[in-house]
Amino acid sequence: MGTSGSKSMERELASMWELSFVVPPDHETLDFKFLLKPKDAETPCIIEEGPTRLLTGGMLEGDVRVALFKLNGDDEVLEFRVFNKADLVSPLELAASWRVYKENLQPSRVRGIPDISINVAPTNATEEGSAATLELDLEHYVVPSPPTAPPNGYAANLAATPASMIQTGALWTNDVLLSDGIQSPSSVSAKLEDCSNDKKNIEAWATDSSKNSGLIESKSVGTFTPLQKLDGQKGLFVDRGVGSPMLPKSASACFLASGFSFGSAKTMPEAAGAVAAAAVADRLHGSKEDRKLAIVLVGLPARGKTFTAVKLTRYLRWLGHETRHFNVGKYRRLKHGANQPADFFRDDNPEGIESRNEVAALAMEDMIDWMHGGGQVGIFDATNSTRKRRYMLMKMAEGNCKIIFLETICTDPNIIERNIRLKIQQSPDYADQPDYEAGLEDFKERLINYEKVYEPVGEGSYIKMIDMVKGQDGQLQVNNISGYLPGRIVFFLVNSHLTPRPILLTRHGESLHNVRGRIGGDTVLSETGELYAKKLANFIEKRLKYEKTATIWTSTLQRTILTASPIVGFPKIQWRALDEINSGVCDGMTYEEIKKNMPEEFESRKKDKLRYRYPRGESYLDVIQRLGPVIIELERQRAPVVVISHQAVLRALYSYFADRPLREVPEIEMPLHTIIEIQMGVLGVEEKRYKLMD
Ligand SMILES: Nc1ncnc2c1ncn2[C@@H]1O[C@H](COP(=O)(O)OP(=O)(O)O)[C@@H](O)[C@H]1O
Ligand SMILES: O=P(O)(O)OC[C@H]1O[C@@](CO)(OP(=O)(O)O)[C@@H](O)[C@@H]1O
Repeated sequence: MGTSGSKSMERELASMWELSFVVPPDHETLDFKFLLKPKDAETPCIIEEGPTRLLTGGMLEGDVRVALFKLNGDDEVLEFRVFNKADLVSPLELAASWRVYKENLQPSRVRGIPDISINVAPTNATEEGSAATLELDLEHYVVPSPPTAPPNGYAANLAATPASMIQTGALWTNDVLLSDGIQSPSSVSAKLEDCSNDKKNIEAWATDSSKNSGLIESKSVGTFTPLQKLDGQKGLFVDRGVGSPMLPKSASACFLASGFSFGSAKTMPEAAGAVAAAAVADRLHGSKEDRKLAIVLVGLPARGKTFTAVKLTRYLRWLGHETRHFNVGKYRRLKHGANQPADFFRDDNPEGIESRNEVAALAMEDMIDWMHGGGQVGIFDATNSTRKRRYMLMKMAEGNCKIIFLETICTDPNIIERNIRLKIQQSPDYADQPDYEAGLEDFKERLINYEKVYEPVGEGSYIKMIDMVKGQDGQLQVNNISGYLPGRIVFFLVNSHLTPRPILLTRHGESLHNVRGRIGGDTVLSETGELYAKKLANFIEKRLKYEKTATIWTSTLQRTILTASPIVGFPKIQWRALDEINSGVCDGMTYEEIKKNMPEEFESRKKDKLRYRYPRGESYLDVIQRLGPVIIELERQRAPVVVISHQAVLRALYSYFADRPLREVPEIEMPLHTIIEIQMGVLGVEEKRYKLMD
């Protein structure tokens, strides 16, 4: 971002000055120099000698050199030592620090520029100010996001927790478990230290502005089948039999592609449509192996394996497949510690080879055990970079599951360099390494060790993603792939990319049925709803002001179309798939009327809102199935999209981005007059909420 602005440093102690600010982890490079501001405003500032400093990923590029100032016509030189470090801040600390910042903002002027005015490049500035002031303007609508594990947590550590290690009570010091920090915006602060003897020492370093940086214990997040959760609540299930194949007597042996196990033949209808139909076909015709699928990642470090593993896990879970991510790096860290030097990864290091194969086998055993316990798709995340390793995994999979190798290949040195830098910042392998450059050096050496023995995939069933980051110019190679689920996985990967862009989700403005507590229908907006439509248009005009293009998606119901009508400047698309859940014969009723007139239906929905299907209507699972193409299209889009839809539909869409378990979907809070901004970027998914009115 071309910035022109200044931030004044505050005197922390007699000998120290601090400059502290928050940046998103993937912020664009900031260029700056230190200035000395003399006491009397008339004397011009003194700019430090040397090249402009560059801040990337919260870290100063190159050697962090001292700051030199020439005073009194070069007769005197003032030296300041400079330290800089980026640390994580949790979203909650961030919100708190934002409030403090706003309360304490003291606009002052350095070189005639108001402080804290980091302007975007002048070409973007508008008469009423810069994007930065625009940002401030929208910020006062910001409300805290729900405290779920931030979707962009350090990916590998959201993976399954090693079952075997927990059973043996292996050492799980909190710092190891918790050291897998949650990736969130970094707080950067720098201070200046005066190195000359006769001057006060002014040290420059960073504060860890958030000792408890919102670390959330990493835990395996499996989606248990609702039945497993409902065991204790065997309820009145109104079995309509629609979309759920008649089951053999021993229902427990049957796992539908939707990943749900049946406790008994008389059960609720499962996911309708393609998923159920395919599941029946697979069950009737496929081998047991085919019902269980292992996606085995292959690739050199920093090629996006974990990133892809997390994204694919999220998508398959959302489709209702019992899916879990197994990250071998996490197993290695827990078994051998998080500070293995590059030598550990040398191919001529027998102990290293032994240890790495041991944890890989351990993870594979856990995954197979998990499959025997009901899991359906295991995402096995490691480099798996030699045929020998992949052969070991194939032998272990025999009779248990089918393996599809998923290789990520990247030939763009700039992207690889960026990935490596992100890695050093994020990975627990370098969490205790204070010297960024040393970490960078070590990781590059590790990379060389892997490159020496890397054997690209050529065996079995495989998918190769080659330079797929931008969603264009890359290619996807497929070999020996068949079946419903592998086909959907290929389709998902082909439509995914990493180009950062926001997705804004919001319900329609309050409708007349909302006022009366009636569900469904196709009513117009209330006056309050119309006011929201105007506010939404104003918000979008500001929020998307600097976007080249964007699209507005609504359902075909008038409450969303009317909400979108004040928005100008962007094409609008009506999706039938975005229509609210079909409440069938209950359409237009209030919940009280349903409870009074159709108590069985009311009770049945209360017992299992996810799979309950209204008579001649839909279940949440049905809604999720019909939103599949919407998710694919949202993944494919590279420009911002504003989705104006309904409570149940938005719960389903939001649960995909927030990786919420299916069972939680029907209860996700989805208030009126609130915008949820999902930022899909290189670090995964981040969320921000704006409440435009009560
Ligand atoms: N297909 C891809 N090609 C190149 N880089 C990618 C790809 N997918 C994701 N990335 C980027 O690589 C970075 C590091 O990826 P990561 O998943 O940690 O690598 P790995 O697991 O292969 O070591 C991610 O932050 C992401 O921005
Ligand atoms: O699944 P529940 O919690 O009933 O929520 C879905 C209901 O929400 C409503 C409002 O009550 O959606 P909408 O956003 O369209 O107003 C109903 O139309 C819909 O039936």
